Amino acid sequence: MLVTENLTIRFGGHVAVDGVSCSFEPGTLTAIVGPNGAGKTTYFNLISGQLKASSGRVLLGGRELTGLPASARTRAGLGRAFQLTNLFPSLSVLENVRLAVQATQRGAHQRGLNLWSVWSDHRQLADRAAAILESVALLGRADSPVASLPHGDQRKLEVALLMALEPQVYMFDEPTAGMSHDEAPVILDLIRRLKQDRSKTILLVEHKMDVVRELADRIVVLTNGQLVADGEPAEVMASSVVQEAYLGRRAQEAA
Ligand SMILES: Nc1ncnc2c1ncn2[C@@H]1O[C@H](COP(=O)(O)OP(=O)(O)OP(=O)(O)O)[C@@H](O)[C@H]1O
Repeated sequence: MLVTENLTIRFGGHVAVDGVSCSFEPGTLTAIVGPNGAGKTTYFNLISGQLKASSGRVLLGGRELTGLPASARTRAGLGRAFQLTNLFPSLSVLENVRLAVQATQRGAHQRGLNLWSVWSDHRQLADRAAAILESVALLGRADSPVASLPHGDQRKLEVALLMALEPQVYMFDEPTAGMSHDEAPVILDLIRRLKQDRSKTILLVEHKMDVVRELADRIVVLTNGQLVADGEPAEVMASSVVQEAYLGRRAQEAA
């Protein structure tokens, strides 16, 4: 279980995330929605450790993560899509995913320099990386340098790297932003499949209400940094606070 307790951050006088207490359970995809500037991405940054909270706590499986840097939170099981700046741009797509798979394997180096085990480890890692690339429809780009990928393929690669780390919690921030109509379904299908693994916790910041309606088991609404609604999608979408704060405007856009 991922828990935030009274999570708060101030930028000068502005409280961007204001005392948000929320629990996220395995087997549930929670969509975090709200108007522009509501604090959704900042809330994500506080959970994943990209920003340091002014006050409040973040816990995963009872373990306090609040003071830890982002890298330690990743090791603890929090998976957030990589920024492509974290990659090796001149290495191929396959090599980048292979390195991410390798990062999750422990102890291989302790088995000593046995050429057979080095070769077979390398082979297994490459096979696993190729399987992940296939699931995000990127296998055809396996040998391309990352720097040469078009935007949609970069987004798919971000998801592939996330999957390679096999996190406990998947955090997606507008995963299909900037993707074409042809590309977005690949990512949405992948999230749908991740959902079938009931041991995983999935958080999704998403503006597209059709995507939210289809994928979310639960919706949390932020407005002005505060949690203003939380519950089952039908119930939350029907609530007056959401209609006024958010959906009124968006419903017209979606119509
Ligand atoms: N590093 C920062 N310094 C100062 N203000 C910030 C910083 N990061 C975010 N903010 C402010 O915090 C508020 C919340 O921003 P945030 O990006 O989290 O909103 P959001 O809900 O993700 O918006 P959007 O849907 O447009 O992405 C905004 O008013 C933003 O200007």
